[in-house]
Amino acid sequence: TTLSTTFLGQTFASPLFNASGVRCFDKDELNSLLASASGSLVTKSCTREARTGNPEPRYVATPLGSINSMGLPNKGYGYYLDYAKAHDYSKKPLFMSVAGLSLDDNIAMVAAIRDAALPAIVELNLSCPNVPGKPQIAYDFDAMDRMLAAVSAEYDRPFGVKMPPYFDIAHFDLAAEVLNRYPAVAFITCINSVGNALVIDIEREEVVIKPKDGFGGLGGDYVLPTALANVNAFHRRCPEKRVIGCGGVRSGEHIFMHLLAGASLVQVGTALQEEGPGIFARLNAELAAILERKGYASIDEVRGRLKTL
Ligand SMILES: O=C(O)c1[nH]c(=O)[nH]c(=O)c1I
Repeated sequence: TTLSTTFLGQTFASPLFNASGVRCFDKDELNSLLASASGSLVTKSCTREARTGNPEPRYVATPLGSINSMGLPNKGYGYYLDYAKAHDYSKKPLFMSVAGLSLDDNIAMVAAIRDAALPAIVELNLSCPNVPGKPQIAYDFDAMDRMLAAVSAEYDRPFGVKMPPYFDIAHFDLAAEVLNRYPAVAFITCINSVGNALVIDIEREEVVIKPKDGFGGLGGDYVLPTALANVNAFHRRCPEKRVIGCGGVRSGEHIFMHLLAGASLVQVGTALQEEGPGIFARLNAELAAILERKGYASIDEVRGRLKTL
């Protein structure tokens, strides 16, 4: 059996890589992902200028996952573009996550990435839930439409979008209708954290993160079924596009679920944060064992095979 697959014309030895934001803030973290058994790596969502982000504590792990309100801390897009320029693409593909604070910022950043003419793949983050005062774009369908019209006009290459979870069939329909207007949107990464959850410590009778009165994005076991639903909803509605699964992955079985639901590649967030880059060797082995046991020769054969009753 093989874990290798091709995606946007590039070869991935494994379908697994980090979720943007997790262990990808600077070149040391990115190089530890490069040295891992991941099939790829994605940079921390970047803005035009560097940001320190929200006050700490801003990430906390819980028995069932994690809560975060990082506030988009990053080195600024120039730093990640320099990393992308220096990257050896024969080792593994690289994604750049872009999360401008305005449409103009996204245009400026993707223009610079375009001009660098690199094999790097852009993942446009439409779903950051933690910048105070900035409602996330993907919950405003008109704003998302305007953003995609502007970015696809400027960035003359295939790119992807990082989407938040939706919870209503009508919203799956509306979001897919917008995305399907843009053939340049070649992939959809589902899901970002489940926004604005609240974790409470009863001993202290307190919230656990400082920003936003303790409200933050949820990851981990809590979100797996919602992630699978979003992967499958967009897989069904956007047959011309690929889907990258993200959310709740901690084992080979979870990856297999995402593949059945329609994912082409699979990102790991909370579990990577907690276990470290060594997780990719474990997950590759667990996934390969499942494929062997079930008689699949490649992960491509699994994609979208989920049966309904
Ligand atoms: O708070 C963050 O930095 C953050 N946190 C998330 O959970 N998702 C995001 O897209 C972002 I940009």
